[in-house]
Amino acid sequence: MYCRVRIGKKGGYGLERILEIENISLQFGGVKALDNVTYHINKGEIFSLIGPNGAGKTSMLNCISGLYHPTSGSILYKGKDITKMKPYERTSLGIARAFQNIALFAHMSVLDNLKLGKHSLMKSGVFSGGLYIGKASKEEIEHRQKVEEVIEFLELQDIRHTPVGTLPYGLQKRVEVGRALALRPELILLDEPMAGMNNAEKELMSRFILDMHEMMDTTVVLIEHDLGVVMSLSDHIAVLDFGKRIGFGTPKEIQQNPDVIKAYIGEETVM
Ligand SMILES: Nc1ncnc2c1ncn2[C@@H]1O[C@H](COP(=O)(O)OP(=O)(O)OP(=O)(O)O)[C@@H](O)[C@H]1O
Repeated sequence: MYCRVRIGKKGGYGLERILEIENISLQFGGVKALDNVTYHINKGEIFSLIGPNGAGKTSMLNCISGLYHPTSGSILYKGKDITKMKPYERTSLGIARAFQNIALFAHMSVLDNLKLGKHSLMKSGVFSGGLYIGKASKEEIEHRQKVEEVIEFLELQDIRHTPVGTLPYGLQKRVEVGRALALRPELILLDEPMAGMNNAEKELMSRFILDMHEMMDTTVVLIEHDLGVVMSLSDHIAVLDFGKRIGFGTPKEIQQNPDVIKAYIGEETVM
């Protein structure tokens, strides 16, 4: 089974904050999807967002990636206020996201899907990008290199030319994670990357998550319903319930938190 390893981590691990969520609220008509939520994520850690269905987890990820703008509160990324930034601006700062509902082009190959992920980030603009000249060409070559590294890292070599839509669901999820990872983000947001997977597939994805964090130094934010996976992978966890933060701490602290235990009573789950 997967387990936490900390071999070769640089000194100072966990001291620097990469993301600060300050009093975030998000309202949809009468629904408070997020209600004054505050927590922070340290650079280099695996951080999980958990909570019952409808608790506000995906809404929170949408606020971090810029798809939603919070009604109030602020989000700081490496000390910079990104609350009002557009999604592509956040991507260019080093934040990438893999979606819960796979956001790939089904008829295109694994390779082409991974290559496309970068286009939101190309610094050189549409025209030079289209002509493949100068800076665009250099960026294209560099990104191709990163795509190849991701194909090797996520063990996608055998299916690189396969249309994504013909792949089993577990592999499609892996390609979706790869699309985000090919951007070489400092902060990767993974929305239920193991949903619908069997135990063997979950174990493999857990290893990839540990490796992307250990080998690529990526800070990982994970939404996951399997609490066994969450407890074994995470450095810190924030727990949401009805949009409110009801817990924030280490896996051990979360397991002992009476509010968290109460929120999960009635769910078929053992913490
Ligand atoms: N675009 C939207 N418009 C209206 N209501 C929304 C929207 N997005 C989310 N909500 C509402 O906000 C609340 C939180 O939803 P959210 O999807 O963030 O929860 P979640 O914790 O990710 O749930 P799940 O585990 O089921 O994916 C829910 O009541 C949901 O119906």
